[in-house]
Amino acid sequence: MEILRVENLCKTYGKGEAEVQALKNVSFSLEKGEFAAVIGESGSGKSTLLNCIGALDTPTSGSIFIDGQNLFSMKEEKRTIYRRRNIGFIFQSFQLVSELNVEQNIVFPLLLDYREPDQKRVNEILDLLGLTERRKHLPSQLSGGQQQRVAIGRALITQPKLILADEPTGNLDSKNSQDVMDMLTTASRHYQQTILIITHNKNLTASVDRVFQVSDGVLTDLGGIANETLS
Ligand SMILES: Nc1ncnc2c1ncn2[C@@H]1O[C@H](COP(=O)(O)OP(=O)(O)OP(=O)(O)O)[C@@H](O)[C@H]1O
Repeated sequence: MEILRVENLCKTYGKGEAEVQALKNVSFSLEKGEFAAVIGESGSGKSTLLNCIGALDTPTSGSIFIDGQNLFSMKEEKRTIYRRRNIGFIFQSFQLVSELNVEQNIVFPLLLDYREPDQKRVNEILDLLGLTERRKHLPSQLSGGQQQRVAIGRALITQPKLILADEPTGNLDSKNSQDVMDMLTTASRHYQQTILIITHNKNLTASVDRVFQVSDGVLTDLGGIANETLS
């Protein structure tokens, strides 16, 4: 079952001499449960791609379908609600609410949407992410890796169609980076969760099902290759 389809996506910033073609005719799709990574050099267009898919930026042309819904044919208000309910975000800088404990941070997106947390699911997510013992801790009382696990839980709680993560391990050492990748793999398998991440670290792509490379705005599907074959 197809969860994400990107068709002929183009994004151009600026005009005239300042014009930058950040994305050039990008097309690909992801099936339900796929865990995929986008790699590429700085300035190649990775964040622009993720921001367009997450409707945080507007494409110049092309289409993005999430579970068959064309994101940019919706009115802005509908798109905002659709995004909140169907797309989970994980950021490099965790972005947890410092005054809320682990469990409160995880259920926070549901409260924003006036939805009642399902305690069984909350407990299952805490368990899956190894956070049960830390459920009453504040973010400041956690390691970076643990904080990113909370952010993964917060992305999972709404059962989104798609989770987007921009450099989720960018602030972590190698052990915690692998730990976060393992948690994402577990989440992807356990919940058949579709996940798309950006990473600079090619070693981490060994954990994912598919790798895409962006080079000067052009996307290439490298398939499910092992990381040692990446240049
Ligand atoms: N708001 C903007 N206005 C103008 N140009 C932009 C804007 N955002 C990005 N760009 C340009 O678009 C191109 C792609 O940028 P993007 O941030 O997507 O790259 P990236 O691969 O995510 O880089 P990094 O790994 O350094 O985060 C770059 O040339 C960048 O300078």
